[in-house]
Amino acid sequence: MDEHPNFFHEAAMLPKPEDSLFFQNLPLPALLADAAAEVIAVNPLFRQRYASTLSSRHSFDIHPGDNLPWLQPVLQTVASEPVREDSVIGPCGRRQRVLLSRLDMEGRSLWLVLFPDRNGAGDREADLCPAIFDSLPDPVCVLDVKTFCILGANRAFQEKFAGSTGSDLVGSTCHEVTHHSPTPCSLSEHHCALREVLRTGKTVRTDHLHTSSDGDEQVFEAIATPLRDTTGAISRVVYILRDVSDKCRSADEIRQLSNYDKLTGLPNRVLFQERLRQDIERAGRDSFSIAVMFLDLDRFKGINDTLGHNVGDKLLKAVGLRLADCLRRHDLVARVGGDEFVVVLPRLNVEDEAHVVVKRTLESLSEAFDIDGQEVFCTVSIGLAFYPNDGQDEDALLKNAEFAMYQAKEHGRNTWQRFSLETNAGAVEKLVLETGLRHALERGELFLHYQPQVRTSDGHPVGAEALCRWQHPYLGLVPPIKFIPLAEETGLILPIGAWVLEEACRQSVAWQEQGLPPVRIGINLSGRQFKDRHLVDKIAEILDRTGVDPDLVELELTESMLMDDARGTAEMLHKLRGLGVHLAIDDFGTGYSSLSYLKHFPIDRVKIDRSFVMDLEGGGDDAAIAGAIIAMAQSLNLATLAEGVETEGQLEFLRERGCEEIQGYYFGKPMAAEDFAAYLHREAGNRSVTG
Ligand SMILES: Nc1nc2c(ncn2[C@@H]2O[C@H](COP(=O)(O)O[C@H]3[C@@H](O)[C@H](n4cnc5c(=O)[nH]c(N)nc54)O[C@@H]3COP(=O)(O)O)[C@@H](O)[C@H]2O)c(=O)[nH]1
Repeated sequence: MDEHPNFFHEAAMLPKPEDSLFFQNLPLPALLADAAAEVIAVNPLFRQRYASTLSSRHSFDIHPGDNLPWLQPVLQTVASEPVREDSVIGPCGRRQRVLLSRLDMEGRSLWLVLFPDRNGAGDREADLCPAIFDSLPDPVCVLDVKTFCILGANRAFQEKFAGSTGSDLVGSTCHEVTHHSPTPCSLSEHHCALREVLRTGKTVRTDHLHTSSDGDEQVFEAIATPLRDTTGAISRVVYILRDVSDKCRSADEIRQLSNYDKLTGLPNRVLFQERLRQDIERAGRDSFSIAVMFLDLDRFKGINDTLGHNVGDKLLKAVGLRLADCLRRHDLVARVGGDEFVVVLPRLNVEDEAHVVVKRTLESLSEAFDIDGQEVFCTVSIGLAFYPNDGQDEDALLKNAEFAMYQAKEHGRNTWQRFSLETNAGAVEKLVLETGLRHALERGELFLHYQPQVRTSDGHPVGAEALCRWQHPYLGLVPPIKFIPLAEETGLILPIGAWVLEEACRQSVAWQEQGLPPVRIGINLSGRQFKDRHLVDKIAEILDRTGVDPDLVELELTESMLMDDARGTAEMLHKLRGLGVHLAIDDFGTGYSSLSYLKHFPIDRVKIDRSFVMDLEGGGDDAAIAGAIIAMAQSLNLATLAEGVETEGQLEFLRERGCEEIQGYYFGKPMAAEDFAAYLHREAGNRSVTG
């Protein structure tokens, strides 16, 4: 308490202390109160300190006349002593040290209460500050804004920037310490948080590179906060750093993964499209043309199959490197698919410049590759399309360059073609479809539509046929009549068919979870799927995985699939039936149309082919055939469904003959799953209204 005896001594001498210069100029926050803890006066320092730091938290504001409940008990305990030190839960809501002096004057007792300052008077909480400062895991320092000198630094700051030298950084400039630079950095060099604080007067947050004591450049998140002097001017800046190098590294990695091909390290399709878009913008302004080369390695699958995937991967990397060697600085090479690369040649004055690159590329790639000591030969087919003549945007250019590549393949491979519409369209289209179909599943381009199957007697929906659709990125919606036979021919029907089965079963469960009435789901099986000896196991797994009720699943097979090997077929059908699913014969009437064989197979339903339904109203042969199929099916205890019903007349005919169910545009075209759900919902509502 020796620190302030003179204040009390002088105060005791004063006739009216609150008005005195002494009280107003006290270097500590102070207030005068009477014995009842009513405030007589507060000095400017008290106002400044507590009003500014606390107003936001407690709306704390002490005025003459206020009563201070927190002061009362202390005043009572020190009533007997003229000067005393105590602690109170004070104005800021925290326990803090106070010095009290009773001033007896002209018959009244006043109390002078001093709140010792953090620096001068050794406030006990303030004593904790250096310890707290030092315990912070992030480097923190306080900087002088005029000299850029470090006025104080915590342990983490010392360790990061002084390291094993152990030298005290206080007194050094921040540019010497954190940039190893003799001069302060300028805003044009990089974003200096300190200068930004001075410019804006506000707290600044930025990412910044600093050099640590061992010379490593590290990325920090820097927060610089201004400290103001009593005049309100910024005198110091608290500079807090957080090392975010690891975070930045992972952000870099994410960028790398999303924009670059993992195997070759080349830009991927995403980055290629982005770059081409930018090049197109620039070319439009500067009247340059751009060439897009689409490259597909010839017979790469053969290399993979014979020499192994390891060699295949190394070859792809080597091709990427060789391609890069053939290009100029501004050109771009990207890997956009398994063995597909694209090259962008921007800033062309004439198309011939691209022809030179194409020829150089063909020559370079036709030389042997040395893969682990063995010579591997690999040629390439190149398609070439130009902006702006062959396409105005990146999608059109890529599509047309790819199309030209197929033209090159048609011309015998190891060659190139410039995009042209005059071509052997059929062969090229088949190549385009086949290649696209290989990626359709993994790229999520396939989806299902559902066509209602309804009860003939009352139009009530009892089922849905799942029909596969393919949204090709360039060709648009490809009809199943085009891609299902191709899938069958290439064997791709196995993964595609398995996906259709799983997706349809999953959708059936989803509809029921939405509270919709259960309906049967018809799923087409192709000939190749039917011959797959793992088919029964695969379907069992799908039923199990999706949790669909097998009683709601109907597999649709065609007559031709059943005729090959009667015994094997019967065995397979019984196994499938054993899973609890139903079986229907699709397109009935177009094949052998032998109902007798159906006796030997566990078939549930016959679907009468659309071709017979079309002409029902004409009363010709088709009507007779359809009528005969229905009659024979009934005699064999098989249910019937007629496909392709489009008119009321067709419906009437079939209803009269006793055909139980129909499917056709008359009741609904194939539709998206959500639309089918809405249809089911509507129909269920109608039924509850009509009873
Ligand atoms: N193995 C698989 N085959 C499949 C799959 N998905 C479809 N397909 C087969 O492709 C063929 C063509 O199918 P799609 O173009 O979907 O045509 C279906 C209906 O839209 C059409 N239809 C139905 N009602 C009418 C009508 O009133 N008028 C009219 N003009 N067309 C109509 O018929 C097709 C359904 O035929 P079906 O399967 O024989 O019941 C077709 O053979 C599909 O089977 C698949 O996932 N796997």
